[in-house]
Amino acid sequence: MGEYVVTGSASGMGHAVAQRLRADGHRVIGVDQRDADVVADLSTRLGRATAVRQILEAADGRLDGAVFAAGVGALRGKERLTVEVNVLGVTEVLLALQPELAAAGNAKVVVFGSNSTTSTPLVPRGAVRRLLRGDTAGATAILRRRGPLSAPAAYASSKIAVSRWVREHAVTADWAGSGIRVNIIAPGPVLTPLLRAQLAGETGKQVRSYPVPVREYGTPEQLAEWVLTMLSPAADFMAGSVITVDGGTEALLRPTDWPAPLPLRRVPRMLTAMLRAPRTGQVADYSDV
Ligand SMILES: NC(=O)c1ccc[n+]([C@@H]2O[C@H](COP(=O)([O-])OP(=O)(O)OC[C@H]3O[C@@H](n4cnc5c(N)ncnc54)[C@H](O)[C@@H]3O)[C@@H](O)[C@H]2O)c1
Repeated sequence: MGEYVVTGSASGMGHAVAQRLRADGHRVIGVDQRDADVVADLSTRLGRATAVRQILEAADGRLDGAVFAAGVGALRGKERLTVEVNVLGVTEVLLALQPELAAAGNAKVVVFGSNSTTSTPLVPRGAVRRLLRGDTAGATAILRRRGPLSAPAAYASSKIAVSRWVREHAVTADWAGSGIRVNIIAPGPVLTPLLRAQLAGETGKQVRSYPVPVREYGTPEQLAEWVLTMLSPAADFMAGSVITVDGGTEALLRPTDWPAPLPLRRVPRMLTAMLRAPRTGQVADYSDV
């Protein structure tokens, strides 16, 4: 049986994932700010360092997987908290666990993104760029200029940044090349305490008007089922993928699946990747076929 880290294990989708893993006989190191094996505040550098130290003590040198479900929604006036938890609460902790994940040989990692990455208009690119550099203070200053839209912009920026970070890292030698598969799940509205709080709060009306073509919200258990698949050998051939499970919102808002022409500025990057692939070992090995 395997050993898994699950952040956000005290509530919602993280809780559902931890329960499913435990029911299947796996050992789970739950991480949360309350009711968890590792109690730590992922919104501060000290809290993240504490979480890493305690996870490593509990893991004993090897981890079969990790699920990053801890997160906060769009909270007015709490833009800095949102980006710290949703971005650094993933990237700093995941980087620190890389050796233990590599030691397993075929570890799987699932990061919770969101379909807000494709459905939120007017996300400031400067904020996302700063988040990718770990500059949460700089990003927050830009986000606050959005006035009443600061909170949704902070949430979407955090999820865009973390998804982009995952996609960039997932395909490198340290991750894909070390047998670790890192992928993203992007839920739409799922009935968890996070969504219930938003429905009950001042954003309630706005959240209720969000279009969901299947006309119902998701459940934590449905999402946990997808995460379990992304932790299974079915994910051996996945790296940096985004799995959207959102009741159809993304398809409704962005029905553009025509093959987009490769933007000219990406061509040099593509050619460089192809030329470097043999040297970096990024080619499929068919020697035993
Ligand atoms: N529910 C939705 O509609 C929805 C939609 C898209 C994406 N998401 C994402 O899915 C993930 C799970 O969300 P959920 O709806 O299950 O939320 P939830 O509020 O039910 O659970 C989130 C958990 O994260 C923990 N957490 C928050 N801040 C923390 C901190 N500073 N340190 C440690 N733990 C902290 C909370 O204590 C909580 O247990 C989040 O990343 C969220 O952004 C949720």
